[in-house]
Amino acid sequence: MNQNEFVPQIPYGTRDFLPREASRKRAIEAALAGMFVRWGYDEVVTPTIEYLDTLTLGAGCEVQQNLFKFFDKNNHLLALRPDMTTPIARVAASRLRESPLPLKLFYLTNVFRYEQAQAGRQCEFYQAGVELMGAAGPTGDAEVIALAVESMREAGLAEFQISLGQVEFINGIMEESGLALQQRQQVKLAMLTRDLVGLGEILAISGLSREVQHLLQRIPVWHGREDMLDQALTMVTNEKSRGALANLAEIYQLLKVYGVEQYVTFDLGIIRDFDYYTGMVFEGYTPGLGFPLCGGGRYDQMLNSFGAGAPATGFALGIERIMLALERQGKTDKAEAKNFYVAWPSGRLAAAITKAGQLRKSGYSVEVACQAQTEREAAASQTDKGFERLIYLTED
Ligand SMILES: N[C@@H](Cc1c[nH]c[nH+]1)C(=O)O
Repeated sequence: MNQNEFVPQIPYGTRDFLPREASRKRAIEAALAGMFVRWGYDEVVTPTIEYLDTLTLGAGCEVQQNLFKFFDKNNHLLALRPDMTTPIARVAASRLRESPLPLKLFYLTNVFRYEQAQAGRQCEFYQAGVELMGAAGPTGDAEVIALAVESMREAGLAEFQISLGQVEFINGIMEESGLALQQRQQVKLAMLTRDLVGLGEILAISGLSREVQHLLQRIPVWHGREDMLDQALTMVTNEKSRGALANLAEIYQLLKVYGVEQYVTFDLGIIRDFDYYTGMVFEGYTPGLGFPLCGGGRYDQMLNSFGAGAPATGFALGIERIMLALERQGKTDKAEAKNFYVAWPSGRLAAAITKAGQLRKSGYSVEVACQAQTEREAAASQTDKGFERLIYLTED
């Protein structure tokens, strides 16, 4: 190819998927889509752009800070979707309003968040996920968590862990403590970023009793197995927090039935970066990657804001993060195999095209050489291009 001084740039936070990566991405997405269908979920595709009002109606005003926003020709404010939960809630509350509940929907698509770009997460990134709408309580939550576990397995990951929390646990403690709204938000932010020092400082000037300060300070370190829930129960007296713990215990019983409980530990300090969550929340981690590969939870108020009250729960998986985790674990074999390279000497193009046609009909991937080659050249091309086998059509 021509060497040229000029290298065109792409915008901050975007990336290209070159053929090998694109093929690995496609293979993972195909495996996940197949699995969602096997679990009874139907695919939906929604527009990349939405009215800003729609996105903030569903997810709250805080979401605005990380949106790519712009105007259309009629001066309507538009934004790129930062996730699929709100667009799907919009669809469920409008075009699918008459459909029988529960609705089980899945998606594989790109979303956009104006945040610091990092390995495995650019500003534009890809998600696979499900939304289960119209199923209240632990049944739907357990299904979604079990599906998250199966998704990680389906993508090829062996070692991973799901951390399960409940936003009402923290809400209960904060309400009981009488913290002002602004302070509550500061506390939540410190917990979200796991900033324990900052959390300590906020609490120190909060005017709360030492006992309550201690309780709040300890929330981020409350993680463990089932017995941790019993311990937590001895620490809180308010109904909301106790209800949250009971809810987690019920979900866990169902996860045992799904046979996935070995992947699940509890983490009462989980705060997700969308604040539409109203119940259980979870995140999936794998060793060596400091950020979650998947996450989700229950959001029972969102459909209400679109005028169609129904409980809902769901999760999404970051495709690039899965790809990165697989790479770090040395598992990059999910790319599609390239089967045959068909090459030809001068005068044999027609025979090569015919041969390739037959092979493709049998399901093989085949490339036909674009020009006549010697057998040696053909062998070199086969290697360079990464084909498993070479077919060289000899002269008649
Ligand atoms: N939309 C959330 C995941 C989710 C789906 N449903 C509920 N939560 C995210 O992008 O993190």
